[in-house]
Amino acid sequence: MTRITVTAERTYDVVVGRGLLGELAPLLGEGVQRVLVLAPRALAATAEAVREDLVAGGYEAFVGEVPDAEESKTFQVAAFCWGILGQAGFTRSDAIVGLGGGATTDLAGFVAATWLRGVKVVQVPTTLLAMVDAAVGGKTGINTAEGKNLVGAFHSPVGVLADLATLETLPRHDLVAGLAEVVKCGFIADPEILTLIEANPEAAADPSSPVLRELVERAVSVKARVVSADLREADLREILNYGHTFGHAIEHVERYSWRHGAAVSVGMVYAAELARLAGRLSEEVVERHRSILTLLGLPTTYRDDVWPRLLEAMRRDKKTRGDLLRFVVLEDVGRPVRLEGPDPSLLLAAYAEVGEAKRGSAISL
Ligand SMILES: NC(=O)c1ccc[n+]([C@@H]2O[C@H](COP(=O)([O-])OP(=O)(O)OC[C@H]3O[C@@H](n4cnc5c(N)ncnc54)[C@H](O)[C@@H]3O)[C@@H](O)[C@H]2O)c1
Ligand SMILES: O=C(O)C(=O)C[C@@H](O)[C@H](O)[C@H](O)COP(=O)(O)O
Ligand SMILES: [Zn+2]
Repeated sequence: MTRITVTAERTYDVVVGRGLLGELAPLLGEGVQRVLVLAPRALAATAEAVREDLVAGGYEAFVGEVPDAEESKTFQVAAFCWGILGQAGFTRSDAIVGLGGGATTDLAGFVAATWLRGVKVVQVPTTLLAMVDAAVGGKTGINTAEGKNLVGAFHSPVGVLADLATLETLPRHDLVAGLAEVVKCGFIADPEILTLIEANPEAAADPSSPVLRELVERAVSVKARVVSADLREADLREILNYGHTFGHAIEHVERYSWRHGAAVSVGMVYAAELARLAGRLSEEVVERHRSILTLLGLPTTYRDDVWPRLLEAMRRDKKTRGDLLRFVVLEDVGRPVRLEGPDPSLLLAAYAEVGEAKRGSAISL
């Protein structure tokens, strides 16, 4: 097993390996009596096995079944979880486990951040996307009718257990969606990620391959470095949002019928085109975005008829300051910078560059 350390408001390890679920108890640390495992129905059997392990270890353990995917990131579901915690008498020395994909770990982190103003959370990601991104770094949150992740808190986990064996049951489309965040780490900070994928795209999407394991470790290392330097996103952490201004707008407009990773994939091509149109990035690097994402089966185009709605959603991005839209763009691979207040004509021109009219229909994930 590999341990990657994050130093934020606390220091914790992201443990990467196989067959790790039995390692959960040591991550909880001292003083925990009650544990609530939050998981979607798809992971009910795993959640029950984790609960039984915890009971055998002397904990009072409960499972809270939460809705699948983005349906769980709501105020109502958070309130349902607070209800379980209240009825079972969870105190400040008790803990929550988030077992599932990024939606579940975002919710579990948010519930942990808000219950009694903050209790321990251990994240047990079971999708590629959650392993390399959502479960690490302490961004927690839920959506509102107006947009994605608009309510949340920074609340670091006390540990993250990334058991690669759990990926064996993950549908291929979800695995591929997770690769979008891996590619993001390649473009913003670790070009070796891009080289590894380009050399062997099949292995990159194979949960049992050493290539995927190396990609997970490299992407987690990028995130750990960035979050350790800037937990609260005062500056550097914004680079982890590469592709998300446009990506989150797609998710909102499509009412979360698009996977997050698929939306981020198109969002990165949008950001690359925007940088090129602003004279900051070469055509060659833009085309490298298209080729590597297409190689993995990720979408790079989007419908042409929703610009006003996308623009409205992008205005609610957390990087916006007042009326100033701000984007993370690249000057080259591994050289992220900010593009502040780009001319509206550039924003629209970049939209045309990812449009289906010019580039053909989106791969649907
Ligand atoms: N907090 C952060 O820093 C951060 C970073 C990236 C993404 N996110 C958030 O993460 C979410 C996306 O996460 P995701 O892509 O993991 O999606 P997800 O949580 O919706 O999971 C995808 C699907 O896989 C199922 N699933 C999970 N593990 C499984 C397994 N091992 N076997 C079979 N099915 C399994 C889930 O039930 C769901 O249907 C979004 O809400 C996004 O905003 C947060
Ligand atoms: O960890 C971060 O910081 C990120 O931006 C990682 C993103 O991949 C992730 O989707 C995050 O939830 C987006 O955050 P938001 O602040 O734009 O809601
Ligand atoms: Zn993301």
